[in-house]
Amino acid sequence: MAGAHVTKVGIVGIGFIGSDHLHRLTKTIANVEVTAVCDIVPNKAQKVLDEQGLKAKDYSDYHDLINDPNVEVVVCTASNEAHYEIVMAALKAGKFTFCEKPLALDAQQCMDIINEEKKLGRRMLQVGFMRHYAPEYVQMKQMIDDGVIGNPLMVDERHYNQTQPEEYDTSRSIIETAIHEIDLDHWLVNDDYASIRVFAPKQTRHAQNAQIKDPQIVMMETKTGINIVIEVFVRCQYGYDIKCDVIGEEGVLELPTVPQVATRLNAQYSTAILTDWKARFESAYDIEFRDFIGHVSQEESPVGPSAWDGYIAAVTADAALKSLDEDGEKQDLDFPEAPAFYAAK
Ligand SMILES: NC(=O)c1ccc[n+]([C@@H]2O[C@H](COP(=O)([O-])OP(=O)(O)OC[C@H]3O[C@@H](n4cnc5c(N)ncnc54)[C@H](O)[C@@H]3O)[C@@H](O)[C@H]2O)c1
Ligand SMILES: O[C@H]1[C@H](O)[C@@H](O)[C@H](O)[C@@H](O)[C@H]1O
Repeated sequence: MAGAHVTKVGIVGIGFIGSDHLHRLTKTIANVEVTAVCDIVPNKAQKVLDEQGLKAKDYSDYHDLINDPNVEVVVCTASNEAHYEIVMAALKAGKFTFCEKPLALDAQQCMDIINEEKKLGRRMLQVGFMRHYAPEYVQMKQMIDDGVIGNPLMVDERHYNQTQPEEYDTSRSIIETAIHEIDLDHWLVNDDYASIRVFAPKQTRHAQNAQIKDPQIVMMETKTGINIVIEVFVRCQYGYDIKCDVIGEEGVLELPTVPQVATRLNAQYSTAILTDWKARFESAYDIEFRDFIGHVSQEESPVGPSAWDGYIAAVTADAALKSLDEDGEKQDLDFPEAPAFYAAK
């Protein structure tokens, strides 16, 4: 009997998550070979390959990686602003593509990607909105769908990062951070957004300069009137803290945190708070890649978050940034029906 097909993957962008996915794809997910990597910073990818004890072709130009016949699937983990060109090139080459969130910088770029994918006649792309695979969110969604708390009325969320680098500007709190909740919440409560407003309260003294707006409050209302509030605070100092409460007519659902051993010591009772997304969503990333590779290795379209999901999130994020610019002015939202191309799973 012939062995299982080994899927040959090329990864573009070997920074924090590129290194993490490299490790995942070579050590955790079965039947994958990472045949090529690429980073624009010279020697960066090779250093990571050496650290992880791996061998792969190391390209300095992503076009060469995409055109390598030994690469069947392209994983884009480059910086946000490079997603558009890399994904467009991968689709033009007709390759299955996984792109980390956000799909692109704005709705227009996402629409261009959609038009490119449509030329291939079927879905070839998945976006890295991994929270759809996190067992705790999946369970919440199921409980909402089963009517356990009655109709959802409000969603109360926190998206806190311990810190972010100097170059992380105000817009990234929306397009890179809150984009997770923006993508997730309409799926969770089964309702489209009707409006969004974003404003910035008092600035943290940990912001690197006076222009940075941190924290930010994102408020969304859905078509049926569900109110969603997301506190985005990316320099909170104390840890990586994700909260999601869904308040319904009959009760409340609370997203659990990752269990940590509690310590009773020196008249203190304490548990650790995680400090980054790697550990917090580790199982979600694993399940996400098992699903993605499982489909594309069989030459099947991926079924996880699509370019259309990336587009809906980008339309909402564009309006969020406009609101922030206009001191929290409410922006109405209206979305077209998903094309049949994306509706079919
Ligand atoms: N799903 C998640 O939870 C999650 C978590 C972390 C990061 N991300 C996303 O992943 C992406 C990368 O984030 P990161 O934290 O690893 O950032 P990073 O800055 O550590 O890594 C990005 C890497 O891409 C490289 N790069 C940039 N342009 C390139 C190009 N044209 N060709 C090749 N390499 C290029 C950079 O040199 C860098 O090494 C971002 O889009 C981010 O939003 C998603
Ligand atoms: O704010 C960060 C989020 O909490 C993570 O989940 C990643 O998406 C990362 O890219 C963002 O910078």
